[in-house]
Amino acid sequence: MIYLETNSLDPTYNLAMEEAAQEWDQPEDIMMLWQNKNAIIVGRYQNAEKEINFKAARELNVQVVRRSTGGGTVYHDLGNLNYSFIRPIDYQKKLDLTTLSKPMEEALNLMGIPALAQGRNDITLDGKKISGTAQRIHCRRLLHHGTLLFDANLEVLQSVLNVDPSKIISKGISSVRSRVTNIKEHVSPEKYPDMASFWQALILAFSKEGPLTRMDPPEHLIEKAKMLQETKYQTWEWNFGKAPAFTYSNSKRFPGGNLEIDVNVENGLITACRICGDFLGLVELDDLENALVGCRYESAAIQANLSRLDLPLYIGSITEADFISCLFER
Ligand SMILES: Nc1ncnc2c1ncn2[C@@H]1O[C@H](COP(=O)(O)OC(=O)CCCC[C@@H]2CCSS2)[C@@H](O)[C@H]1O
Repeated sequence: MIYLETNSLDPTYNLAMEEAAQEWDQPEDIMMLWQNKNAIIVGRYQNAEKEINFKAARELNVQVVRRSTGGGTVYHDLGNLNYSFIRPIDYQKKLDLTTLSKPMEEALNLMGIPALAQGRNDITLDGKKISGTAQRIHCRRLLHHGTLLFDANLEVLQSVLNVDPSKIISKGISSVRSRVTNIKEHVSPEKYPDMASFWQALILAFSKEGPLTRMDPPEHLIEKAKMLQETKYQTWEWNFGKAPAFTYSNSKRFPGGNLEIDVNVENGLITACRICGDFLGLVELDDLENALVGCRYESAAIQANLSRLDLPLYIGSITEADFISCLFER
């Protein structure tokens, strides 16, 4: 098995490198271990608006990136280690998805960590989740990847993923919230004092299951990864535009009156919008609604569109900031 490291902490590059490796036409299995600096990784078929507390994510400087596999939303930081296994698939043989987490379970057990592969995509320790996994078949290869919570900031994890979904009606896949724990809390500090020692021990455990050929990603893989990073994982169109359609509804009471907003969002863009309320209106609400249609559902884009309207006090006794807060309040 080939063992690769990405030499990067950038989630957009790492996900691109993983995809490039899956498209790499060579017969051997590939294993990758990699880390992202603070990031939220949403599933291919998910709606980020429903999963993420954007206010907390912004304040904590956590980047949001969509991945190509299905499943739920997870949080990554330097206390979390990601693994990827890529192997050619034999279409004649039945693929048993329930066994995919077994090699990781066994490697952790070899390391003295009594982890348990549970259900279809979790690995647990002491009844709590330490790893979430997902898979994708692409270019006749199976990618099975997962997280390992070694020493992640679980407070940040909770705060960025915690959102009240009641204002959003959406199709798409919802995350399955679990109780999580860090591996470090369950092993003696002498054994794995830090992430580096845990990482090295994991490589060693896998090399006991079969020979690992460690190599740096070849130049053509790096080139492909850079291309995919630029054209896919760094783009708004992929990260937000790929979201399933949703409707957002909110009503809020301000000193200047009540405001009620409903917006439909498709491919990340506002396709319809209804605004009403009992505030003192100095602008045609139709104009306001029309100005929002076609706009990206994100506060900076909406702000830019509103300022183009060029109307002082355009919604009367409710300020622009009130209006925007109502549109994005969770
Ligand atoms: N880093 C991490 N590891 C394990 N579990 C997590 C993590 N972050 C959040 N969670 C918990 O899992 C649920 C979501 O579980 P759910 O089962 O819905 O989704 C997943 O597990 C997806 C795993 C994707 C793995 C990829 C591998 C490389 S790039 S990301 C969330 O609400 C939290 O309770």
